[in-house]
Amino acid sequence: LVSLKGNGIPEPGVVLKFLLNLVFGDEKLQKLEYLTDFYYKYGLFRYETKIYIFDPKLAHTAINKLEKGAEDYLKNSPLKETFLGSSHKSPEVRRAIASIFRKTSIEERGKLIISDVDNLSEKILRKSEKQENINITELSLQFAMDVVGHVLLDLNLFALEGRQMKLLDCLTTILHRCYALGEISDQGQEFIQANKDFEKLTTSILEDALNKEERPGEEKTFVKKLHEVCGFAQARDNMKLFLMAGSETTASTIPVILFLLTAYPELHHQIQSEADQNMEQLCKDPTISLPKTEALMKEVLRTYPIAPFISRRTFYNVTLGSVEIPANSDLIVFTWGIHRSENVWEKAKQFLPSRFLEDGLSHGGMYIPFGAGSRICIGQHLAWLELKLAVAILLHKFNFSKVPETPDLRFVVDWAHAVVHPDKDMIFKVTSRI
Ligand code: HEM
Repeated sequence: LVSLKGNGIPEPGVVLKFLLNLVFGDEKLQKLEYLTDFYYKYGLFRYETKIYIFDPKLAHTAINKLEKGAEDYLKNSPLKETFLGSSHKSPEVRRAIASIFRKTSIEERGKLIISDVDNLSEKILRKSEKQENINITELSLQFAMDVVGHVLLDLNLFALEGRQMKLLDCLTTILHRCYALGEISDQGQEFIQANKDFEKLTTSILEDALNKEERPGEEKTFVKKLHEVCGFAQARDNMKLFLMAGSETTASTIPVILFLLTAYPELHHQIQSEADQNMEQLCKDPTISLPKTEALMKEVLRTYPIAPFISRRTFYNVTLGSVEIPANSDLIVFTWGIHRSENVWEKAKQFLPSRFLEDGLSHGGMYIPFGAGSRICIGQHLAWLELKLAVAILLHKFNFSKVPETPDLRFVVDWAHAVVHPDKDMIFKVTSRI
């Protein structure tokens, strides 16, 4: 079952591979989750061409010491020129962008996010009044893109005459149909066209943003600062990154949260009560804490981390702990397996948001939904605020419930961009409460 080839990294032998195929079929994420527990005492294993790491010390060393180096898997992606996967130009650009992010007070922008949630609520209300079931996946993607538009790009994407829907079409073709579902190839005509359209759209959006005059006393917009730091081409490429990384992730998390709330009615009720009690205060100060809602969000990102792994690459031979890793190895810090391992979490396979309300929760630094170290997610505070406001306001305004059209919760993986999506759009019945 275990073969320890060469440098002592275990990998499944023929019998185990056969059994894995028998039990899990094509579900690679589930196979890898199983192997994480199976090989836990070794701290890592090799599967196909990659090395999966989950020992806390090894994982943190890999995250902090090694480069990202995703150029290979991103070579046809619109993100190939961004700092996301790059090991070479990344440090300066990332530092410059992170510094603009820090100066942009996300908390102050909470009011903008609230107006985007109100907009989303309006759309839900209009459909529910017509007795239509609601496709939360579609609406969440529009909402998440509005937030990136307002909060990061300082643009009202609704005012951009039809460009929001075109952008969404491009994202759906590139990220869902090609990378996650594999319906189309990244060399095919549809993908190439969507890439060209995305390039044109982001170019024109950037031009508009740069031409927009500030009112006297108004601070320079984020995009203008980005343009000053890295010039037009890089500003556009990194805008693509924010549009993709900033909307896909939160947009996939919202339907998962709502699905779990419909599966746990008592939890739905508790989150709703917290939202009702705090709504007035939350609208005045979007940064107030909502402990139960935040514990729910933490548990969702533990059990279903939307970024299921963090990739790194070795450009020379390295020693991690006592293990020699050869040059040019792809390492995967396997968040999905770590977050769902009984070796790290008590009752790991159970969905228990209350664990995050208890004192002394122990996970040995292995709660890493946003990564860690110098390449930690640049948008984590924005994402957190956005999810908190969306969940609280939606639950205050609506009741969500399953209908026969609601699919089961199953995920497909975009291995290139390291994100998971529910495989089908989430459909719910929604009734208004106010
Ligand atoms: C639930 C929401 C989100 C999750 C779970 C998430 C998670 C992650 C993770 C795990 C990484 C990789 C860290 C690493 O390699 O060590 C990452 C990187 C990144 N994220 Fe997020 N993210 C989310 C939302 C956002 C948002 C809203 C933005 C907004 C712009 C964003 C922008 C980025 C960028 C630019 C990077 C690349 C950082 C780098 O390579 O240095 N993310 N994110």
